Amino acid sequence: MSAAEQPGFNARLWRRFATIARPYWFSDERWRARGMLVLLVFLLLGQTAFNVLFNQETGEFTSALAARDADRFWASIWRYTAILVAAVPIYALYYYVRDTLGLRWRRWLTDRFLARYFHQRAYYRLGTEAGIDNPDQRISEDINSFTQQSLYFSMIVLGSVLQLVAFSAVLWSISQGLVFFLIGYAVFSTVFTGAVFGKRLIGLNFRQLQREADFRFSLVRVREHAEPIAFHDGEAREMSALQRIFALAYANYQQVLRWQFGLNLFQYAHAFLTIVLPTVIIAGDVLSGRLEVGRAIQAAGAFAAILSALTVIVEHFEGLSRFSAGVERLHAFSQALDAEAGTPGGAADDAFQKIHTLHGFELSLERLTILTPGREHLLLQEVTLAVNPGQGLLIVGPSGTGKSSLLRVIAGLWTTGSGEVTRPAGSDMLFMPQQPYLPLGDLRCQLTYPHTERDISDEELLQWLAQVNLPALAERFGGLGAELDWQRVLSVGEQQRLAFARALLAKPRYLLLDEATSALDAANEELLYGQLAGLSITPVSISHHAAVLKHHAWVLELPGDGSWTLHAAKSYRWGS
Ligand SMILES: Nc1ncnc2c1ncn2[C@@H]1O[C@H](COP(=O)(O)OP(=O)(O)OP(=O)(O)O)[C@@H](O)[C@H]1O
Repeated sequence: MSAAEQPGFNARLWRRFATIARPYWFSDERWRARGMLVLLVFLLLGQTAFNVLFNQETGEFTSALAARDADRFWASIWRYTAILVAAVPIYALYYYVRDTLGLRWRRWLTDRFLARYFHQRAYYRLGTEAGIDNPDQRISEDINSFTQQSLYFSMIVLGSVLQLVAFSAVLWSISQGLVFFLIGYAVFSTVFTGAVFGKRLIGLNFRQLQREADFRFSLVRVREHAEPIAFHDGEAREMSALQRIFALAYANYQQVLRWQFGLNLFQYAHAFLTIVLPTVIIAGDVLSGRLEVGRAIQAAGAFAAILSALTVIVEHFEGLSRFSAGVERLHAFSQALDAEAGTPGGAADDAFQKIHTLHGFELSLERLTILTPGREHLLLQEVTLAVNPGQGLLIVGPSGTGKSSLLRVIAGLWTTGSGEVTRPAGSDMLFMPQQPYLPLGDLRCQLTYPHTERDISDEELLQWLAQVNLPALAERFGGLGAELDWQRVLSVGEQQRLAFARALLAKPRYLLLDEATSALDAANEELLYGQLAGLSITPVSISHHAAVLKHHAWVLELPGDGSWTLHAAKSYRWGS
């Protein structure tokens, strides 16, 4: 748990809540949102009014029964029925409006968080730099519970105030002593709950959310890496790792349960005393005949209503503590996203010198020095070179010397270091990693990603597949519209060829290949590389295959100590 995420039930929490909640009510959806909120308040008023009427009639027919007065009893029952017919739709509509508003709010907030998550590649940097665990859970579950619970608790608080006002008059008219007792009792219960259970339960719930998310994430990892795990016979190790992570969630939840047990002891004692206390206090008046039995019932109802209004925090403490934990998580996430947005190279880069990226027609590097994101290691020092169109560059060197890092810098993913990168903008430059990314979707989408909206004929797509030696792929899987888990059903070599077809179709001026043909046999690799020149695509490759040398004009050699050497490919002796 980071310092920014320390939970607590205090003014800071309310400020954080307001920061997240406020923008929706001033957004372009504000009028609809405010309209629904006003409707909700009216429905709540209606509910409270009906609660008072129900309470009145319950007292009335009880008194009629006690007085053995049949006419009075049936008149009261008819009134009760009429109230019921009017009240039921109001109650049902209240929940419908509340949850619809919650859902709309969730959609708005989710869109907003998603936009910020993808802005300036915050999703890429957040994991490593900002110490934000499980952003997926924060976007899916934390936002959902935030919007639903905000409305739920706001309405509960408002309902409590209305209830307080509505029933205070009733109770005051029956017994003033009862009112004074009630206030003292409510104050005691709230202070006691806050002091004893407050901070502890919020902290525990905060940790619980984190641990549940860790557990789910670990399960997703197993699903995603099922095959390598199976090859390693890694089941026992995976299972014990999962059990260990679950044990943390379990142990924390045990503590939550222990504290909830204490809270429940208090809450139930509180609830049962609420039934009997008012009757005990006014029993004297009823027994001496000063008060009708029905009035005593009415007083008990009013007492319970006011007490639940006054002790709203006590009653909903468990839910409130979970809600507070969610607010803290969402706020920390929001802050991290803001920090990323304010510093294009990532929050951690802010105070340091950075690599600058300029857009130009050609790719060139000017006194480029690269450090790892945490600035622990110097990978490359003062590289200056230009990659002219048609004169591909091959980057070679032992493992871990910074070859992929150089591509990350050219792509703008890393900015730690100094110097300048000039590169073509947008789709004139394309990157191909060793493990291709195959998004969810059909085969057409694999070929056109990320510009899947482009209108390209099936014939053309099939032709590109044929160009990369996958002529029967579409037919084999049921056509270009087939949706499969492509990562699973295709061999790595087929995936690399499919990704290559995507690159050929996009026709960038520069194609950056990070061992993108590593899984291919020599003939297929030659077939793919051989097509680049004809399409005027200049490759910048990282490869350990000597055969690709002839498709490049220059070789950049990185020995691993930060130095570099540029050789003409023609005179370069591989492995010397
Ligand atoms: N996010 C990161 N944070 C810190 N260090 C990193 C990070 N990513 C990579 N490195 C380190 O930077 C160095 C260069 O990594 P890079 O991936 O560029 O190597 P490479 O030359 O492409 O290696 P290979 O041929 O094995 O793919 C490595 O020592 C690596 O551990």
